[in-house]
Amino acid sequence: MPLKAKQLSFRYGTHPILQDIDFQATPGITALIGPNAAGKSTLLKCLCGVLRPEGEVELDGKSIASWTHQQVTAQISYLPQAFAPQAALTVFETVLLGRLPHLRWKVAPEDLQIVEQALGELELSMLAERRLNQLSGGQVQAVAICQALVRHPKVLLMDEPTSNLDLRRQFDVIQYIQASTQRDRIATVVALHDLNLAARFADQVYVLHQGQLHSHGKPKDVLTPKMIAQVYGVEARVVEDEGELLINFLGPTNSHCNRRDTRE
Ligand SMILES: Nc1ncnc2c1ncn2[C@@H]1O[C@H](COP(=O)(O)OP(=O)(O)OP(=O)(O)O)[C@@H](O)[C@H]1O
Repeated sequence: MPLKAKQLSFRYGTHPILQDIDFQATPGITALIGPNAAGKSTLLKCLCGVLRPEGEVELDGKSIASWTHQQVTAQISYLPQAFAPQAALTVFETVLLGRLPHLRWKVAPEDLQIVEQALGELELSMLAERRLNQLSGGQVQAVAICQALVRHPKVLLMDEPTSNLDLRRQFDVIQYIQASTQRDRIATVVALHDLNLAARFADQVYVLHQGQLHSHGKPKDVLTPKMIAQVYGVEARVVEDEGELLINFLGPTNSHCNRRDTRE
């Protein structure tokens, strides 16, 4: 049971943001969904110790509250929404920095090989010698994902990793994240706005709404018209086609006050 939060609450100043969240991520992909300002980024920051919440966050049954930054980063890789790259570094150097927790006083051939392989799998090899300020937004995002994965973490937390990517690249990157997650048995938690990506790639889905846990479970049990109406205020049709869930969005629900009463 790698990552678990119990009764997690967090406030910025006196403003409550997260309330009594029970959460657990096992090896596989957990999609964290919810509307803007629901608290997804705040929860990810609490899970990796960037923010100190009330309640418990445990990794393999041990509370991370007293861990040093190095202890946390050796096991948990966190990719924030706004990746702030060092523009002076090349793509290769940036990804190699992801190996930092594993490096000793010199870079081992194994580290170089891991970086080379990851760059190849994400089709970034051609850009290896380019500086980050010479890349597009989507290319920088792919580099950030590559850096997070070469660390070979136990837990990988990603905040909207596909937001800058074109349609094809979203699939490529999520498939790469899925393959790495399965190969290395990582507990990967991905905050997503695209419910169809969540339906297709997640093993489990957690829905946050106004700082509280609305529901969680398998995609087909959670991504229902009722949840989408209640949480997003949008009417949707959900169909299953050859085992795949497809969500069609029909438009806003009629009345704002009806949202909480919407039935399937
Ligand atoms: N540093 C901060 N200080 C005060 N309030 C903050 C801070 N960061 C976020 N908030 C507030 O916390 C709430 C949750 O924000 P958060 O970024 O966690 O939501 P989110 O679900 O990730 O949203 P989005 O989908 O828009 O990225 C919002 O009301 C936001 O305004």
